[in-house]
Amino acid sequence: MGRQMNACREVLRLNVDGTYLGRKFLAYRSQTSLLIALTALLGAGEWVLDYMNDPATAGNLVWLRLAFVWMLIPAWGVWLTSNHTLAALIALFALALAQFHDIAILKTQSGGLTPAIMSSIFYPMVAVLLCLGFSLFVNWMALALVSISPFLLAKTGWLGNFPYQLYGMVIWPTSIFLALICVAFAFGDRRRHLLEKALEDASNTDPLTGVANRRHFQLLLQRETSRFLRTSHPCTLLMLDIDHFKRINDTFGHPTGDRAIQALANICCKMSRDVDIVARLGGEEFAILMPETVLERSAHLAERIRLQVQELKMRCNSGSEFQWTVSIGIASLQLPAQAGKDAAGLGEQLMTRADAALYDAKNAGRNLTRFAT
Ligand SMILES: Nc1nc2c(ncn2[C@@H]2O[C@H](COP(=O)(O)OP(=O)(O)OP(=O)(O)O)[C@@H](O)[C@H]2O)c(=O)[nH]1
Repeated sequence: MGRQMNACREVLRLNVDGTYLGRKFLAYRSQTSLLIALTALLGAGEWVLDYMNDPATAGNLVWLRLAFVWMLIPAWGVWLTSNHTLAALIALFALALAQFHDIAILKTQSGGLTPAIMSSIFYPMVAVLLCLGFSLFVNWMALALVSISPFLLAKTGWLGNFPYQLYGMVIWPTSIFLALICVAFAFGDRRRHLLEKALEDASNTDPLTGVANRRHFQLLLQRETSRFLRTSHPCTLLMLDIDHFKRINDTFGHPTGDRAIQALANICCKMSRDVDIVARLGGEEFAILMPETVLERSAHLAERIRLQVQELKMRCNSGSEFQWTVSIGIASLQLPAQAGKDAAGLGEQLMTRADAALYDAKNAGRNLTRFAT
């Protein structure tokens, strides 16, 4: 019961989360757009039904039916936009006008009951299909629109002798059924979202330490260098490497080496800020990317990490303690010196400079911090 409640809460939370809805919309954008286009063709094609129902009036309805083709414009709009809120508004607007149009046809047609019932089934269906890429709330709004609007229009007397009871008998159960289908879709989408997220986390994370892996780090680095090119805000990179790590492995065994790698990852995460990006670049080498941080501030962090490692006694499998140290290289983004580079080139250059500073620290005796020139 508790798990179901959590799932319900998660579905509601996701359905107001802009990032999730944006991704969901992009995943379904082509289907949503094609379904709106299909509605245009079905709306125009309904003329055949008009003819079968009432051949005498059908001739007058050709142009009304053909007017459904205007819905190709919102279909095209949804296809073009990447903004899910705008797309939801376009789809709702298209639906409202299509519904209004269909009701105008009902009014014109003499034997209005059959098309009325057909329309009451057709539009809620369309609403659900249209809103595949939208939130649960948009789906419900679309359903409410197609369910309530004929009754509201009938109240004005514009629809003449409207068959309230029969129309209601069809539309209310259909709408409730479709509202529940929307909920089933929302749960299905949440499941897909959780699986995708688990997959994404696994491909971005280093399994031994839980910090970002090299591939993910390079993407984040490029994002930061792009930001730097736009804003010129400072950004600093620390590269850390455990000294004589091969010796630790060879003397105390690989499991102890793994624990040292994990300990360094923990220290880096604990000491850095939430916005800093900690990553394991491979083996015993780590990076900390510090957005909005000048060289002096990152030098403080580097020193605190270096001292913390030096003071932390590691224990090998046999129980004896040993000391270990890290060397650190620091480089920061500098606009005049690096002007003309693109984001990827700037990131690569920053890593090369930090790496060179790290090897300066190694060559100068290890357990040191060095700055890039
Ligand atoms: N335990 C463990 N060892 C690893 C892992 N990945 C790489 N290594 C080992 O890390 C060692 C890296 O050694 P080197 O690159 O020679 O560097 P070092 O001994 O630290 O020497 P300096 O960097 O010059 O101080 C190699 O022996 C690798 O086998 C890992 O995930 N776990």
